[in-house]
Formats: sequence, C-alpha cells, structure tokens
Amino acid sequence: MRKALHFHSFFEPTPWHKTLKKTLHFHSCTFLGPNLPDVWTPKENNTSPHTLLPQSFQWTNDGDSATILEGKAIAKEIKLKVADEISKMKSEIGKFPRLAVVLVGDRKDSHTFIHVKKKACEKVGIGTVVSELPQSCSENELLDVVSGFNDDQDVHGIVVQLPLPQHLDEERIMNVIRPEKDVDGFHPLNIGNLAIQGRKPFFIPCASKSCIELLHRHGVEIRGKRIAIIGRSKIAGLPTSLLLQRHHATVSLLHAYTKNPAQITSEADIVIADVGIPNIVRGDWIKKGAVVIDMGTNQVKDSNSGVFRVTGDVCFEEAVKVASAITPVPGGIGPVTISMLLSNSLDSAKRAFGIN
Ligand SMILES: NC(=O)C1=CN([C@@H]2O[C@H](COP(=O)(O)OP(=O)(O)OC[C@H]3O[C@@H](n4cnc5c(N)ncnc54)[C@H](OP(=O)(O)O)[C@@H]3O)[C@@H](O)[C@H]2O)C=CC1
Ligand SMILES: Nc1nc(=O)c2c([nH]1)NC[C@@H]1CN(c3ccc(C(=O)N[C@@H](CCC(=O)O)C(=O)O)cc3)C=[N+]21
Repeated sequence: MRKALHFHSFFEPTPWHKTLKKTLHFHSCTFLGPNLPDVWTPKENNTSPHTLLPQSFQWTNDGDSATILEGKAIAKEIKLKVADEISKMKSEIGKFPRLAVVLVGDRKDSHTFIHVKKKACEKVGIGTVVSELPQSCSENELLDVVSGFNDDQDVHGIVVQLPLPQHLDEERIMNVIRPEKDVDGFHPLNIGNLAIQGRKPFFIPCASKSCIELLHRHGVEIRGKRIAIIGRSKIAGLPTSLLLQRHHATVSLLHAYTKNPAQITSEADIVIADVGIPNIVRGDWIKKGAVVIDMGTNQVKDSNSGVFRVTGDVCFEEAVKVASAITPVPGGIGPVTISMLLSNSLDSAKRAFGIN
C-alpha cells in the first residue's frame, strides 16, 4: 500500500564499496556529535562570528527589551560545516549520507516539515528517500517500510515523521528503527542512554541539541541553573530535560497535570516552552532576567487578515520586557533543529563508512 517512493540525491549515486576503517581529513565538529561528553564545553577561543554574545552572559534586563537569540545564523553556520564535510567525503571516498523519511497520512504541517527537511538535505548534499503511506495504512505496512530502510545499507538515517495517526502504536514503530540509524534519537536505547551520566546514545534528539547549542553559542551558562521545561514530549521536552540534567542544571519538567505552572516557571533562570499552545507562557510567568527558549511552532490564523502565521508558545510581547534573552518564532530554535538533523545524518554516515 505504499503510495509513493521518491529517490532523490544531490549527487549522482556512486557504487558502494566494502566499508573500510578510514581516517579522513575532517575537522571535528564544533557542535554536539555522537561522542557526547557529560558536560559539553564550547571550543576554546571560539572566534565564530556567530558567537553573538560575550561568553560572560549578562542575566539582566535593565531596559525593557531582551536580547533576541537568533537561530538562523547558527543554523547557517552548521549547514555550511556539514556541507563542507560531505563534499570532502564525496571527493575522498565517493560516498555521501542518505536519509530516509517516512510520512503517514495527509497532515499539512507534516508535509511542510518534510519539505523543509528535504530541501535542507539537498542543500548540504544529503540524499533523501521519502516514503509516503496513506492515513489508513496498517501497522505492519509501516513496519515493513521501516524494516526495509533498516536493512538498506545505502540508508544511514531514518525519520518517521510524528505524530502518527491514532491507530498506529508510535512506541512500537520507534522500537523497530535501528538505533544506529535513529537520527531523531527517539529509540528507547538512545533515550535511555541519554538519561544516564557517562552513557553515550548514538543520537540526541535534534530539538534538544539545538536548545543547548543555542545557549552555548550565546554564552549562557547551564551548570547549576534552575530550568523549567513546559511540555514532556519525546520529541522535545523530555529529551531536553535529560540533556540539560547531564549538563548539571536543576530541571523541573512541567506538563498538563502540573499544578501552578506559573509559580514554578517564575523561579527558573531558563524557561523552555514545548507545549503547542500559542501564548500559554505569559510575561508574569518569567523571572526578571531569565532566558526564554520558545520551541512552540503553532500555525495561527490572523483574525483581521485571515492569513496564517507561525507563533510560539510564549507571549513574546510580554516576555521580551522581562527576560534577559529570548528566542523568536520563527527564526529561533526551529532552523537550528533542522541543521541538527543534517548533523546527525552526517554522523551516522561517518559511522557507517568507518570514518573517525
Ligand atoms: N522548533 C522545534 O524544533 C520543535 C518544535 N516543536 C513544537 O513544539 C510544540 C509541541 O510539540 P510536541 O512536543 O510535539 O507536542 P505534544 O503534544 O507531543 O506535547 C505537548 C506537551 O505539552 C504538555 N501540555 C499540554 N497542555 C499543557 C498545559 N496546559 N500546561 C502544561 N503543559 C501542557 C503535554 O502534557 P502531557 O504530557 O501531560 O499531555 C505534553 O507533554 C508544537 O508547537 C511543535 O510544533 C516540537 C518539536 C521541535
Ligand atoms: N520524527 C519527527 N522528528 C521531529 O523532529 C519532528 C517531528 N517528527 N514532528 C514535528 C516536530 C516539529 N519539529 C519542528 C522542526 C523545525 C521547525 C522549524 O524549522 N520552524 C521554523 C518555522 C517553520 C514554519 O514557518 O512553518 C522556525 O521556527 O523558524 C519547527 C518544528 C520537528 N518535529
């Protein structure tokens, strides 16, 4: 019942050779790779033009406007680095990464997200295979597609776009993706290894990585900080809490049953919102001088014009007056998340090719 299978690659397909242990002339990544240290420290003397704030971040809002933590420039820098590595990989061993994306059903937002991912892959030289299945497909049909990609040695990363239709058991599907190809980092083995200090997951979920990347690049200290994360989904809130506790933050994870979320949030140095409800986090939930990361990406219809626009979970106009720094939506966490998927896909291919 497979609806469509498109094969697309930026480069011409190349013949595959036996995987040899090779050391190529790659620069080590400045962003989080599979070799997750317990505490990730940015490179010394980081002279990146995109280190937007000084390393000694000021937790203040003296005037009445926060620093805007832009994500676009960071995403661009990461994409350039990924593209550069892939280009070297291609010229030195004639191979490049390939990502398989599985989409079930007709959700407009999922189609949009997949289009964005595919375009981003094309730009950096990652080949993509998109498998579209109808809304009515059975669990076994979906499992067959995932198993096919598991066994396909030309595929290095697998993404099953979420959410899945209600009749499909998301956990069963996540369990079947090979952990070594789980570039979303949602397999229980990867999530479990993320939870425990000293253990190394193959992949860390992209939204969580982007969150920490953004904080680091702006010089925001994490260790010892109180962090309130609103939302505990496996895509964003939960893995972000696991990653941040590894970085020695004190994390509160809030959800739909949390009593008095405003009070808990107002004690936090860093507030991260991942709920999916526009403007749920108000200005008076935020401590003066706190850093606010808005992961929400909600399509909202403008009552006057009728035009849809993307808005976050945080009431930006209120929060910007109290926070020391805040991510915008769009243009904050979202683009960095996409660049992290590219980075994870590259890491996966490198591991498959035996490149250090
Ligand atoms: N920019 C990016 O990189 C990413 C953005 N997103 C965006 O983040 C948003 C959330 O997505 P996703 O994580 O998939 O959503 P889910 O629906 O899977 O999870 C939402 C979470 O919010 C919690 N929640 C719901 N209502 C409340 C409430 N009133 N108070 C406190 N917590 C509440 C839920 O609690 P409970 O568990 O109790 O039900 C749940 O944990 C969306 O806008 C999505 O587009 C998501 C991933 C990446
Ligand atoms: N298997 C799986 N993996 C995911 O990582 C995953 C998923 N399913 N399901 C949906 C959520 C959501 N998510 C986003 C990624 C990028 C933006 C993003 O790039 N946002 C742009 C705006 C996009 C727009 O304009 O619509 C921005 O904030 O600037 C948003 C949301 C990943 N998710």
